[in-house]
Parts: sequence; structure tokens; C-alpha cells
Amino acid sequence: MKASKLINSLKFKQVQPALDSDFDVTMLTQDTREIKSGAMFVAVDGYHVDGHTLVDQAVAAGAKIIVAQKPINVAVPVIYVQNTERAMAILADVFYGAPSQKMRMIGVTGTNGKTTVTHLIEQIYRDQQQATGLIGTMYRKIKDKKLPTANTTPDAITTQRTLAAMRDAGVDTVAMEVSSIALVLGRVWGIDYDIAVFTNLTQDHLDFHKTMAKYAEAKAMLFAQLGNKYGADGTEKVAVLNTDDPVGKEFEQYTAAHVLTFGLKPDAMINAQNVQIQSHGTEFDLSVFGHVTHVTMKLIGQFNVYNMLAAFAAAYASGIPEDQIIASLEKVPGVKGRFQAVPSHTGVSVIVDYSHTPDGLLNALETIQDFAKKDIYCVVGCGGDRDKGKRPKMAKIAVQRSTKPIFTSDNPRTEDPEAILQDMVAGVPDANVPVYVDRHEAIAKAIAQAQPGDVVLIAGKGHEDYQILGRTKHHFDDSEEAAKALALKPTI
Ligand SMILES: CC(=O)N[C@H]1[C@@H](OP(=O)(O)OP(=O)(O)OC[C@H]2O[C@@H](n3ccc(=O)[nH]c3=O)[C@H](O)[C@@H]2O)O[C@H](CO)[C@@H](O)[C@@H]1O[C@H](C)C(=O)N[C@@H](C)C(=O)N[C@H](CCC(=O)O)C(=O)O
Ligand SMILES: Nc1ncnc2c1ncn2[C@@H]1O[C@H](COP(=O)(O)OP(=O)(O)OP(=O)(O)O)[C@@H](O)[C@H]1O
Ligand SMILES: N[C@H](CCC[C@H](N)C(=O)O)C(=O)O
Ligand SMILES: [Mg+2]
Repeated sequence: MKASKLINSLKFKQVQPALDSDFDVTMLTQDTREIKSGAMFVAVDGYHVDGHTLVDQAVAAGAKIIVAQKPINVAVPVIYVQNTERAMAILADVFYGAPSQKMRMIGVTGTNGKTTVTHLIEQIYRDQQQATGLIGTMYRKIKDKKLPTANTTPDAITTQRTLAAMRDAGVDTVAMEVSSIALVLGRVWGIDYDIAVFTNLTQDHLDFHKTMAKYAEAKAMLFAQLGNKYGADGTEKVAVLNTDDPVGKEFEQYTAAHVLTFGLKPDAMINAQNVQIQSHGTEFDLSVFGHVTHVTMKLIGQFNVYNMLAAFAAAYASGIPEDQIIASLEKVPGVKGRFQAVPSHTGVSVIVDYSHTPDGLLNALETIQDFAKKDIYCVVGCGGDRDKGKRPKMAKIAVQRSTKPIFTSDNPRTEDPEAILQDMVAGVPDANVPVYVDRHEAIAKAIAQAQPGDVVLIAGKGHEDYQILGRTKHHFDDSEEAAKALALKPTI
């Protein structure tokens, strides 16, 4: 794409020196490590490095033009803007040809349930013979092709590049997790969402947002960004809100879009009644504007009823018939690492779950309490370099809701693992909970001690196949560890 076209897409900027001749920009990037000759490099002031200090490296690697928000001294033209992250979002949208406008874009935000809901949505649209794309915690997925991701919601350039690849592959509908951090950092500016979904808001990420009010405000942005376009031509914007959560009710005022509400309370437009939780699935009566259908799903737990309602509502908003949505949701087996049973012939049930917030852990343990007949083991840790306020709370929930809590490490990252565990123990000073810093040992001990009829919950890492110690990722998989420990027990 011509440099002039990209420059013109930025309404307010100064180019120094002005271009004496136009040229082709071969790639757009914020990362010197991927620069190719002819690149436009956007300097971003990050948490570890200031991209403005890397501009010489960028030019040496082949950058022909630089976007900056601070004075820099280089031999190529510089586009000065107020905020390079905002400019990056605009440039990315233009460079990749505004791909989000060509597909149905469904954004899902909320503390818990985003990965689950996006996968449910993917299944529903696939069953409609649509080509789907997915962006989220586990991967970016173009139809069946999975690509790795560093973030739940990637930076603006990676996101637009991915959306362009989806558009080029013929994708019709994209289900995308939108994290609060991404909303604050402008990673999704430029994405033209058609449907935005709110699952819930409970404590997480307070290291970043500082207060729950600020955290809620971040999530509200997704709904505010839905815009003001109306019309009965199938392109209407819809906000899907969980109104059982007071924050969801509040979000109605942040959006100009059509509002579709869901919840377990009967005043929601789409609601579930008579929920029955079993160890192998969940049943309930689904009411859609008063039309009731009995639903039997394989997903377990009340929290998954919420997830199913969210996915149902998103699909309903785009006009898919009720019975067809239900048929899709009834067959979904579950999502990797989300309340996933590890095969066991020992009489001990082992569940791997990605609960890494107080509310997630509470929901997982409450669900187990609904069907457990004997002891409940809970192997849990808390992530390093993340919201420290979660630690005593998660510890307390583990002690209150399981009979055999065991504390261990999650991803310590750059923190001292022992110090993280001390923060957990501080939440339950009198409980005398066994602590194993080594997660492998904690899982092995729990499963070795468990008796037939007991349930072992391994919380916090779900699908992750690594553990981050310092800045290094080591292979580690809760399901694999559980399977090894189960293999040492007698089968019954
Ligand atoms: C705190 C945070 O959000 N960090 C994100 C940020 O990294 P950073 O600010 O540390 O980047 P940096 O290393 O300082 O680099 C600054 C700039 O210099 C550039 N650079 C850097 C080094 C170099 O050699 N060359 C170069 O050009 C970088 O490309 C970048 O543009 O920018 C990176 C690129 O976009 C992100 O991958 C990274 O996310 C990290 C991995 C992270 O862990 N983020 C978490 C907190 C996060 O965003 N989580 C949310 C929520 C998760 C959920 O609830 O599901 C998410 O959406 O993932
Ligand atoms: N609707 C829900 N309400 C409360 N807890 C939930 C809900 N859905 C899932 N959980 C719990 O949260 C965990 C994470 O679920 P999921 O991965 O779907 O959420 P997420 O929002 O994508 O998380 P992340 O912020 O890490 O991307 C699950 O393993 C489960 O314990
Ligand atoms: N998306 C979440 C995942 C947390 C997973 C947990 N295993 C941890 O490392 O804390 C985050 O980055 O905060
Ligand atoms: Mg997720």
C-alpha cells in the first residue's frame, strides 16, 4: 500500500520531512524483530521497552518510515502523532482493508466465560454451514487452522492481520474474546463489532485497573464502541447483556445498540429456569421471550448455563432459529481445560479447570459440591505478576468449599513462588493447609491420597501446557500430570 494512503488515513499528524516521493509500504509493524525492507514501524512505549529507543535498529532492519509520539532522530521520514497506539489501530485497519467490516464480528467480554462462550458460538455458526474464525486465550483459529497467540486479545496489528487472513479464507463469522486490558490499551479500536456480549464482572486484573469501577468502565467501552447505526437490514448492532449481574444492567446505558438480556432471573428476555446440575451434564428450561424449551447440555454447572445463554443470545441476535441453536448447544462436549474430566478408572474423579479468579473457583467448587458424595480435594495456586488481591480470597474459597485444600504454584512468572504462597496462606491463617511449591508434587499427593468416591479439582491452569517460571515457559500440563498420578492407583 502507498505510504501516502496510510499517512492520509491519520487525520491529525505531522510528517517530517514531508515525503518527496511516494513509495510502497510492504508491511506494518510495531516490532523491530519482524521488520522487512520497506516497513512502516510504529514506536510504542511499552511496559518493558520504549519502541522510540529502537528506531535506529528499525531503520537498519529496513524500515522506510516511522510513526512516533516523541521526538526522534532518524534518516527516514517520521509521522508524528499524539498517541502511537491509536495511530497503530487506524493504520492497521486501513493497511489490511478494514476486514472486520466484511465479516460478522462477535466480541465477548467479561471476567469469566469468554473462552467458553466464543467456542459455543463457533459451534453454532459452524452448524449453520458458516466458515468461522476465533480469537482468544487458547489460539487464533481460521476455520480449522490454529495459530498461537501471546494474548487473549492481541495487539491491533496482529488482530487486523488475523482478521484479514480470515476474510481472505472466506470466514463469515468471527467470535472474539475482548479483554478489559485490550479495551484500555486500544487493541480493538477499528474493529466494527456487530454483536457484543457481556458475561459477568468479578475481581481480576486489579493490578492493572486498580479499582473495580475502573475495571467495569473498561468493559463498558466495548458496548459504547458499538456505535449508533440503526436499520432493519440485518446489520443492526446488538448488545447481549447478563442482567443478573448489576454491571450488565448498568451497561444498558452505555450503548446505543439494541439490547438483548439474558440471565437466570425471569425478567431477562432469554432466561433459564429449573436448573438441574448433574455430574455428567445440566438440564434446564430455556425461555426465549416466553417460549419455553427443555434443554439438556453436556456442560456442567450453573456457570455454564450462563455461558450457554450468552452464546444462545448472540446467535439469536443474528437470526438463527431457536431450535437449531439449541441443537448445536446440546451436542457441545465442552471446552479444553474448562471443567474437564480426566479419564479415570480408579473411582476418583479428577477435574481440570481454568478457574483463576475467586468467582471462577467458587463456581467450580460449588458445582462439585452439588454432586460430590465424599471428600473434595482442591489443588490451587495463584499467578505471579498478576492481581495479588485474588490470592487470600482464592485461598479462603478453597478452604471453605473443599474438604482437602492443597496450595501450590500456578505460573509464578517473575515472583518468588514461596511469597505467592505466603499471600495465599495469609488469607486462611488458622487453616493449616498443606503447601507444595512444586505443582507436580501437589497433584501427585492429592491423587495418591484420594479415595474412591472423592473428587479432585485441579484449578487455575486448564488448557495451559506450560508453567512460567521467571520468564521461561516449561512444559507442564495438569491433565497429563493427573493421568500419570492416576496410573499409579489401583483400577476398580
Ligand atoms: C502488560 C501488557 O499488556 N503487555 C503487553 C505489551 O508488552 P510490553 O508493553 O511489555 O512490550 P515491551 O516488551 O515493553 O515492548 C514495547 C514495544 O517495543 C517493541 N519491541 C520490543 C522489543 C524489541 O526487541 N523490539 C521491539 O520492537 C514491542 O513490539 C512493543 O511494541 O505488548 C505486547 C505486544 O502487544 C503484549 O504481548 C504484552 O502482553 C503480555 C504478554 C501480557 O502478559 N499481557 C497481559 C497482562 C494481558 O494483556 N492480558 C490480557 C487479559 C487476559 C485475560 O483476562 O484473558 C490479554 O488480552 O491477554
Ligand atoms: N460464566 C461464568 N461465570 C463464572 N465462572 C465461570 C464462567 N464460565 C467459566 N467460569 C470459570 O472460569 C474459568 C475460565 O473460563 P473461561 O476460560 O471460559 O473464561 P475466560 O473469561 O476466557 O478467562 P480468561 O480471562 O482467562 O480468558 C472456568 O474454568 C470456570 O471455572
Ligand atoms: N488471562 C489470564 C490467565 C491467568 C491464568 C493463570 N494460570 C495465571 O497464570 O494466573 C491472565 O493472564 O491473567
Ligand atoms: Mg479466555
